[in-house]
Amino acid sequence: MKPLFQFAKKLHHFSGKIVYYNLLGMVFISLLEGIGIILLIPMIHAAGILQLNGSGSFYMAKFNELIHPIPVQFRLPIFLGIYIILVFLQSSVQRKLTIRSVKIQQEFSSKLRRDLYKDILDVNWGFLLSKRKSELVNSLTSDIARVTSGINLLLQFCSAVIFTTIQVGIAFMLSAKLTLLIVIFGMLIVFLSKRFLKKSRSIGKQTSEISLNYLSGITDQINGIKEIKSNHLEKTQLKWMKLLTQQMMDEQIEYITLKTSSQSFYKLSSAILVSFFLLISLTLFQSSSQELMLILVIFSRLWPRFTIIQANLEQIFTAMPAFSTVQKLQEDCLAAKETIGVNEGELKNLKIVQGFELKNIYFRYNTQIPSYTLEDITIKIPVNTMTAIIGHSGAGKSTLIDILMGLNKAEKGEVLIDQMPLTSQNILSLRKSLSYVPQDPFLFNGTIRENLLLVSPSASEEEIWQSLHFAAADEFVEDLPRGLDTVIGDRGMKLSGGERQRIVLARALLRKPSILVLDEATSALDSENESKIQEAIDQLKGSMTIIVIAHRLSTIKNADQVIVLDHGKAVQQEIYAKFSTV
Ligand SMILES: Nc1ncnc2c1ncn2[C@@H]1O[C@H](COP(=O)(O)OP(=O)(O)OP(=O)(O)O)[C@@H](O)[C@H]1O
Repeated sequence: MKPLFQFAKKLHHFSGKIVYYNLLGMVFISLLEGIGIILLIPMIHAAGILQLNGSGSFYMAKFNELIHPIPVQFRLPIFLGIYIILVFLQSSVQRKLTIRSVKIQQEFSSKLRRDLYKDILDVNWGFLLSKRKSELVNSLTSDIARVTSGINLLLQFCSAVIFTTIQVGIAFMLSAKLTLLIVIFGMLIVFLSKRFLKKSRSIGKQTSEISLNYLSGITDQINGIKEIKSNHLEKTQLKWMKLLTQQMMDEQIEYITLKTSSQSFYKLSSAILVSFFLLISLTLFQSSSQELMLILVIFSRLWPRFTIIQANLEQIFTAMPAFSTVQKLQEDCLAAKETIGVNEGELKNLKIVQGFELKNIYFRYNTQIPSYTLEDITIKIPVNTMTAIIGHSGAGKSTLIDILMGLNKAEKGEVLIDQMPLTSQNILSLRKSLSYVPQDPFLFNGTIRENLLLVSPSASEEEIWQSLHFAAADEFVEDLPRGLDTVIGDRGMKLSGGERQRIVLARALLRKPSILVLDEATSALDSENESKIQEAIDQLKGSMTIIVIAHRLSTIKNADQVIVLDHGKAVQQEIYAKFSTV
């Protein structure tokens, strides 16, 4: 229950008084409905169906006294008129409340999504490496949707409880004995239905697990669909899908079985309750017919609310694991926050005068394993020079770059920029001045222009073409039928590997960085385009600090220094002049 209360608290902070105004509105509607029900008796009396004799409770007697002066022939039209006004008032207030409540829910759910996404964006890289991507996607999609619907259910639950309490109050004024009897029955039913709530929660847990497995599995499969098709693995993959869909089906059936069982339980218990109630009130309490009728009317309207309350509770319990997951993720994200107290608005680009220095760096991904991925690395990268990092696959090149960018945190040793340590205070300024092109660059399903403007939204048309030219991408973009406005598909699938690399390079340059980091950014290029990019990089030399992970000799030969990594150790660091044998 704790995560649910935490979110209710958040709702309270976010919406403030409006939620309470809405609940007050519910009280008002319930009162109007109560008055409408009380009016039923004189209406029935005025229609000649029932005789009012003043017996029953004190309130019934008072009411009879009140309507006595009204001439009999006017009573029915007056009561019908009041009834219509009440219904009109009630429905118009209800309409307003519903709209307002949807607004609160929508705003709150948008805020929850934004907050969770921001929390995830703000965490350190180590935390992100330790999480499955599908776990985060699942929390941002399925779990957060369940939390939002849980909050809606909670509000509905509160409304139903208020409505029910007021109606029970009115019934109590009309007949304390009969109402008490019904409330005792009601409480008994709630107590007996506890097991349904417990089961709902365990089904909710299953839902979370299945949805996570489905999402992670299907993401992997769709990403690897080319391999699946070309290696004819469809059968094996379908087997996986069959197994999972079977689990989904079983879980849904289990949920519906539970829901229908609790509904049947309710129907049966309400039938028993009404029968007992009639029997006891007629034989034991000798209630008046009008009193009995009023109470029956109230409870026949109330009973569906009881069912709503029970169904709401079951659904809230089903959503509870999602509340716990999101709450836990938010707490973990906060604990793993990368920078604390940095004001985004005050962030300035980092002006590097001397350069980077890595001093006795030790790093490993898993501290349980004795060997280090990077061991005792000490290197210098002077400002506005070009450094090439080479080494066999798995030597630790990308890891080293991640340390430089402050993504990976060294276990021992330090990263210095102009002799100052890289801390959580200057890390964002560094990244603001840096353009990084990874091995597997990020392109989204939009136009080339949109993908370029992602890093520099205010770039002019001229700047865009300039950076495309630098990245040797201008010619192929010009040749596309829709030019810059060509949609490139998921992850740029409609472009060739080399075209994708050139677009991403153009994007990196559009940002006008003072540090350019290229992680095998030209590996997919043919020699013609590669040499064009080399020329461009040569032109950039001296105006920015360039760090490249390279395999090709052509890249290395233009570097001012080369760092050779071997099994996590920097075995060589030489200025190219001395490095002529590579
Ligand atoms: N997230 C991770 N968790 C655990 N180990 C990792 C992780 N990322 C990399 N490694 C391991 O660290 C070592 C260095 O990896 P890294 O990616 O830095 O190598 P690399 O030199 O860039 O290789 P490549 O040229 O193949 O890209 C490898 O043994 C790799 O298996």
